[in-house]
Amino acid sequence: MRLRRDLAKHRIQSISSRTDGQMPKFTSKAISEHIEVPLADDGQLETLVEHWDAKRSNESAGRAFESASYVVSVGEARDPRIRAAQMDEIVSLVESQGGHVVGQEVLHLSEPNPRTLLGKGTAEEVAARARAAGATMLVLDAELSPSQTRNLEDVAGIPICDREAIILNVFLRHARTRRAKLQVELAQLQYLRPRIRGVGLDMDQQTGATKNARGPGETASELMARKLDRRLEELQKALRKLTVTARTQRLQRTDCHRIVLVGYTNAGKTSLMNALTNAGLSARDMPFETLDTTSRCLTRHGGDVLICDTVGFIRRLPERLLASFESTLAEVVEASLLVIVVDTSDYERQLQLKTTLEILERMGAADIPRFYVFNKRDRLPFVPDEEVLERWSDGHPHALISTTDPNAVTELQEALLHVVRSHDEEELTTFVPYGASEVIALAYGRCRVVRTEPVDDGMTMTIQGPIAEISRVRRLLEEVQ
Ligand SMILES: Nc1nc2c(ncn2[C@@H]2O[C@H](COP(=O)(O)OP(=O)(O)OP(=O)(O)O)[C@@H](O)[C@H]2O)c(=O)[nH]1
Ligand SMILES: [Mg+2]
Repeated sequence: MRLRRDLAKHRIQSISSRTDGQMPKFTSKAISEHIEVPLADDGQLETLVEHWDAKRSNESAGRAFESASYVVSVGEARDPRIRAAQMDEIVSLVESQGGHVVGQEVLHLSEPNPRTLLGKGTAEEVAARARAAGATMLVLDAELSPSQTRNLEDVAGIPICDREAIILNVFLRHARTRRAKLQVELAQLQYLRPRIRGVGLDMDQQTGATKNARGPGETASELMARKLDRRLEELQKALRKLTVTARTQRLQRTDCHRIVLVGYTNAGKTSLMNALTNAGLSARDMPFETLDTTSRCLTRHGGDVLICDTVGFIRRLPERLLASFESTLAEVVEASLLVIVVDTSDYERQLQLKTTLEILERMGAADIPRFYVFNKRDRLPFVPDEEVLERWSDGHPHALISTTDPNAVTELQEALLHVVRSHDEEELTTFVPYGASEVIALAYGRCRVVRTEPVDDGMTMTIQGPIAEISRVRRLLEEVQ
């Protein structure tokens, strides 16, 4: 029973752990409140649950989630380089949430065990290796159901953390804006909700009537479920409000073209945003550095083109994160042009691109015009030729750049402006008689005249502009001719 209770406690800590040795400071806001959710027989539940409603500042978010982690990549990939890249990815995720990796291994499963994923024998062996390496936590790069986690912990005797919990922890650490914090907390509570029973069988002891809010006969886990549900409702309400505000702000700028940077996490989206607009945003070599969107004008002195940086994607992105980030990702669906940023130097470039395209498809953004930016050219041992780039970008416009190369960035900026404008612009080459002053005024006033050539009684003009304005030019010309 002691072990079960320790495991249960650790499982919650594995979602959001702190090891500062002090009693946790509970807040009304973050999931970190659930860090040390006590077991019923600790007799502290009411006291601690009361803190959930207290309005306190969120001090624990962003703290180190230190734990000595033994990382197990449960892979199907045969290629050792892909296996290595996938291992690097999960290790980097664990480190990004403050974990300290003390050992790692790749495990091949001939058949996943429905109860424990790994099977009893394998689980015991892996746990023994983890303990020998000094681990206090076993991280599995796999999705585990709540019951699989519970069963596996019982068999292995060591706290288990799955891929989703790790990604959620990274998101929690990096959430800075109010919207990002709400979205992450929503996803975390949804992850935690079906795992409440796992907090400990002890929790399901009926407690009888006590001095506080708990109803007669309500078990500790029922009470916690009720508290979580209330908090979930609060979060959803707050997010709905923010979504409406964000939508209103976007609607106020409907006359702008929107370029949205998307791509795998760590591809260089924010670095590109900074290089194009001097935005001064934080770009670091770690997954999910950016969690909220930031927009800037791509043209100087205001102008008609906005560019927007977004949260990165990842292989097997938890569905609930995608769902809870709906409000942030609304920018993507409403883009006039998606700039897909790819870390060309990454061995998993193709898989990362495939993941990005699949997520865009899931979001309903597959038909938006796109531009591929093959980034980190400086890291490539060879420069791919145009034919290769054409193939990689499936015939869409593209550029191979380094965000650190100012000339390449300037050229890219011009190309992006041209492409985004050309999607709802048209070019017309036509004869304009000298007397058609209205047409000439419209061409110079509302469009761009790119070429003129004098001919008898008038000139041949090449005009570029919004489709609606070019149609007006055509109509006026028909009237004067
Ligand atoms: N060598 C090299 N490094 C680059 C280049 N562009 C970006 N980086 C580095 O790549 C890392 C990730 O860059 P970010 O701009 O934060 O990537 P991101 O796509 O915004 O990542 P997330 O916000 O986590 O999704 C940082 O360490 C950058 O300095 C480049 O052209 N060359
Ligand atoms: Mg970023």
